Amino acid sequence: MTAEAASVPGQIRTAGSRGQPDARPVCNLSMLTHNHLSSLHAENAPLAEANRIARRGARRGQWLLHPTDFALRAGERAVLTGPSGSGKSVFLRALALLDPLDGGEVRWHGEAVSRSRMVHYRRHVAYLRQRPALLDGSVEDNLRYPYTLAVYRDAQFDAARARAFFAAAGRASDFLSRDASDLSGGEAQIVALVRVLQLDPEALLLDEPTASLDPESVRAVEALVAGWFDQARTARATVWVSHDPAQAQRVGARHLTMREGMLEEPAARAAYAQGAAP
Ligand SMILES: Nc1ncnc2c1ncn2[C@@H]1O[C@H](COP(=O)(O)OP(=O)(O)OP(=O)(O)O)[C@@H](O)[C@H]1O
Repeated sequence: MTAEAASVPGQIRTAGSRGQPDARPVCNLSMLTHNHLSSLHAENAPLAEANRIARRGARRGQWLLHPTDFALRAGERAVLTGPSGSGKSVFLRALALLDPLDGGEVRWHGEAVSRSRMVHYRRHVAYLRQRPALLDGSVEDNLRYPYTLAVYRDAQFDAARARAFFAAAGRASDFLSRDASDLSGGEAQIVALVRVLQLDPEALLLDEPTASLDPESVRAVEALVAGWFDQARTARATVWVSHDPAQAQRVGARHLTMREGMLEEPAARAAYAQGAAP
């Protein structure tokens, strides 16, 4: 994690944490020129940042996600836990700008993501859903599909690289030609993950990617994500939703919890309580 001590506690502020001090870095703006500001902004800006993002149920208007601040910095591996139905998926999908927000905004490297840049943003901050949706056809067809979309027109499918991903996940060299409809749940999840990884996102938002997988597939998925992260640790980040405490320890260095649509970071609160944060 590259976050400065000053920025960590202030990274989350939800309706549930009102009244806590906001420890966002403070500087005397009058001392800085515009150019200074621009370069500081670019260097220090989180990879992805949510400012008061909120979601409400369409019919009853109840809070699904209370107004939430969150910053994900390059190099971070965050893990999100919380009871079923507490809003973990709602939060990740909101952060990925997959569902319309009922408030707030998302910034990418310090810039607000406009409607016209949303598809571009989703390319770099990718959400992997719990239940993979594969297309009819072969594994290779599924991997080729994203390259048919306009947003990936500058990229090309690389079969050798795809084989290397599958080899790292313990799959045989003919795996690309397997029919997607014949795959097990674990294999389908591996395909869905490789389909995302080959596109070189900066951040992966992983929504229980190993739920109901056998231990071997769990290890394969974890190894694939770890390998992708290690290739560019200072430029990549993950948020991983898990119900498994042992997995949470393995895949995340920063621990977040969700409770009734309110995101909290217990370690940051403890740091406040102990006076460790500035
Ligand atoms: N589009 C929507 N409209 C209305 N309610 C929704 C919508 N999406 C999710 N919800 C509700 O929001 C709550 C949180 O759902 P969410 O899927 O985020 O939970 P979760 O914490 O990810 O649960 P799990 O651990 O079981 O996956 C649930 O009560 C769900 O029914």
